[in-house]
Amino acid sequence: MAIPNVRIPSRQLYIDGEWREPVKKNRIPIISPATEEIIGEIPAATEEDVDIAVEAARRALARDDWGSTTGAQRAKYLRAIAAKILERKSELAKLESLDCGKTLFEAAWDMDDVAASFEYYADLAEALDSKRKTPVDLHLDSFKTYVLREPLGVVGLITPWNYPLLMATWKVAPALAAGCAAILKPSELASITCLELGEICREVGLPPGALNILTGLGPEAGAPLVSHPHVDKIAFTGSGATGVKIMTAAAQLVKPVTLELGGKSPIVVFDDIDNLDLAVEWTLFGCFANAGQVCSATSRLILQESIASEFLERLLLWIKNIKISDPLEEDCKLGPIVSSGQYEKVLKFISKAKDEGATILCGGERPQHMKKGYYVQPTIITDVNTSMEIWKEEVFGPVLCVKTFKTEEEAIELANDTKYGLASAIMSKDVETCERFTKAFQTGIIWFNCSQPTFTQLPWGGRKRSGFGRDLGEWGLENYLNIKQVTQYTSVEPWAFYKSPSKV
Ligand SMILES: NC(=O)C1=CN([C@@H]2O[C@H](COP(=O)(O)OP(=O)(O)OC[C@H]3O[C@@H](n4cnc5c(N)ncnc54)[C@H](O)[C@@H]3O)[C@@H](O)[C@H]2O)C=CC1
Ligand SMILES: C[N+](C)(C)CCCC(=O)O
Ligand code: NA
Repeated sequence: MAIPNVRIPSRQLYIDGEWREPVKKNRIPIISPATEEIIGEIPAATEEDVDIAVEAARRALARDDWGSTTGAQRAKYLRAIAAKILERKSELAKLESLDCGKTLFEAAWDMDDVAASFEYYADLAEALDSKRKTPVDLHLDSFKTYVLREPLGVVGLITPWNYPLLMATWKVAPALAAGCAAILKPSELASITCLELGEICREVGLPPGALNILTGLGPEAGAPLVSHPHVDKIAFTGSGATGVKIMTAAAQLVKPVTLELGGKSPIVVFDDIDNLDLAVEWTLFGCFANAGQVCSATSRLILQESIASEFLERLLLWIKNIKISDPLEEDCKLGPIVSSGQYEKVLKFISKAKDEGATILCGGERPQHMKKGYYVQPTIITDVNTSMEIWKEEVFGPVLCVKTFKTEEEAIELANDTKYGLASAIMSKDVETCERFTKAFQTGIIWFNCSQPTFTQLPWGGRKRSGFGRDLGEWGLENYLNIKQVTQYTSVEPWAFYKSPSKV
């Protein structure tokens, strides 16, 4: 892909179909994770802007041009958005890479996934028209019933920085497909492409207020959305700590939430695998793709003892081929961490692991050839025990920790030895072993002989402290629908529960 020369657009908040300066006129600098320089700025919304956006969303629902649309009409908007994303793919990919530090290659993948998600939910929006009203046959003469699926209302979508436009799309696309009016609050650490989504919505003529985009800080722009009485639901992807705050604030209004909160996912490797390199590559990809900043990263390698030393040797050989460079460089496979704060956090996890007695098998530091930017070498940590922080806590960086096992029971116990429950992976040639693990793993996502491949049609989400609810697939659409039952009494006679005065 040729790297286009892009300028970072200077945008305002996207409210009611137009660009609006934040009431308090605040802005937040954009800091390049690759160079540590300020490369632009984004508007910072506050409570006042949230109020204006919620009103705009409510008006959109009340207006025929959005509130009375059929799924087929909404599908047209979604397809137009998908087409614009593809048209601007190389530019958007570069903006994403500049903003969050992911490799240009991965950013381009994300843009394909973004367009595919909009197209997928366009199909589901169309299909919704025939499911909008579903009769339920009670086999009774005096009652006729049906169930309606309606848009839930005004929804707040709060999203993270690791897949900025993709994570926003996983919520925006189904919310619009369902006919909701949405307010998107992207992460302050990476908002550029989400603001461009605003420009795309304007260009395709999405009715004003159907999607509003408020960039800004979590406590200033996210929290007022959660506690706003006219926001009917919050869908969130991000950290556990923020998830707890959101659920607590939403509870005061009995507001539904879905939470996708990351994890500490295991990858179990058995000694019966035919091709060691295949397992090695998925292990690397599962933990070092997107510099390990993936909620489903398989960051705990659980390795059968009989192949442990051979496997680790292969890992070390493969790791040498991971090109660490500016994420825009060709063949870059590991870019910087998103921000200085996250960078410091990752390095602290590594030094704490050392202090607790673990061995840094490789990496553990800033790569010598990168003088600027928040780069961390791909890091493998061994001699880990289950009470160490590195075993228990999500690092969100390119850090893999390793433990070995002898028996299957031991492997299952280690895999589930976590408060999280998002994903797990198993590598074995034995289908029955994999089926036993599929049953035993306490997670919402299971990868068999791979790690991370994600398809729009399948439910995405976890259990335990990884949260609840599912993005993607038909489950993603259900998040934004209100289910209403209608029961009609069809007899012409009174019900006869009371004694009728007209009868003697
Ligand atoms: N599950 C996942 O995909 C992600 C997990 N994380 C985890 O979170 C850690 C910290 O990253 P952060 O950027 O601080 O995550 P965060 O959870 O604070 O940020 C996610 C979103 O929540 C918003 N937010 C923050 N405080 C809020 C509040 N009180 N009310 C409403 N919205 C609020 C943020 O502005 C952002 O849009 C990472 O090291 C990683 O472990 C981070 C990003 C994604
Ligand atoms: C599966 N993948 C890597 C495309 C996206 C993971 C989403 C996340 O980190 O929340
Ligand atoms: Na950024």
